[in-house]
Order: sequence, then structure tokens, then C-alpha cells
Amino acid sequence: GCAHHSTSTTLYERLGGETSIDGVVENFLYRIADDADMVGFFANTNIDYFAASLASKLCDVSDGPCRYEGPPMDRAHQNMGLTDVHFNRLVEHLDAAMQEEGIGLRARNELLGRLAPMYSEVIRLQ
Ligand code: HEM
Repeated sequence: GCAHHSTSTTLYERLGGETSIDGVVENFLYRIADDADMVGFFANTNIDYFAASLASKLCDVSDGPCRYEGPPMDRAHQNMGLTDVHFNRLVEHLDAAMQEEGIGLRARNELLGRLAPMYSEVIRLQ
């Protein structure tokens, strides 16, 4: 057989699929809830809806079987007053959540590498 598994599996599979991504999102939400600089942004957010939408975004961007159907990243974060500090903090929490859910370094870095280019879109309408 071929030893180069990374060419034949999607990032979604290497992240552990739906169950694992749902666990990451839940773990991430606990970290946000404990972060005084971040939790305020979610004061008026429907957390169940947000969790499902974020999971679908992560599934889509990792070549999983989902299509993200929410608003584009610029409009989803419009007029929140977000800066690079918030963006970096979100990435840190997401990485820590993935680590705690047992996802390996390569898959974590690959996902974060796919999210990094969204920075300009997330920040655009601040
Ligand atoms: C790559 C970075 C990010 C991604 C992939 C992302 C993803 C998402 C997604 C998928 C939604 C749901 C949109 C919807 O369905 O309505 C959302 C909403 C939201 N995001 Fe982000 N986000 C990012 C960065 C950030 C940052 C840095 C913050 C700072 C705290 C943030 C705070 C929020 C808040 C508060 C909402 C909910 C808005 C509402 O209540 O409607 N996001 N984000």
C-alpha cells in the first residue's frame, strides 16, 4: 500500500470528522466563556446556532462533506470592533481546543493555516 496517507485522506478525516469537530467547538466555547476579553462579543449570540455554524465552517474548510451556508466572514463580523488581538486569541483558543481533543500538530497547523487567510475578511468591516 501507499505510505503517503496525507494525499489520500482529507483534512476533515485527519481532524477526526464530525464527532471530533463538534468536540473541538464545544471545548473552544468553554475557553471563550472563560476569557474576559472575548466573552463579551458573544453576549447577544445564540450559542447553539453559532456552534453549529462554526462546526459547518470548519467541516467545509477542511474538505469535509458540509457546505457552510451562513453569511460571508466580513458580514458575520461586521461592526464588532475586532482587531488582530482578538483574531490571534481566537486562533490560540481553537488550537488549544484541538490539542485537548487529541488532534495532532500537523492537522492542527493545517486547519489554522486555512483559517489565517480569513483574517482580512473578518477584519474588513470593523
Ligand atoms: C478565522 C476566524 C474566524 C472564523 C472562521 C469565524 C467563524 C464564525 C462563524 C462561522 C460565525 C457564524 C456566522 C453565522 O452563521 O451567522 C461567526 C460568528 C461570530 N464570530 Fe466569528 N469567526 C472568526 C473570527 C472571530 C473573531 C476573531 C471573533 C472575536 C471575538 C469572532 C466572534 C464572533 C461572534 C461574536 C459571532 C456571532 C455573531 C452573532 O451573534 O451573530 N469571530 N464566526
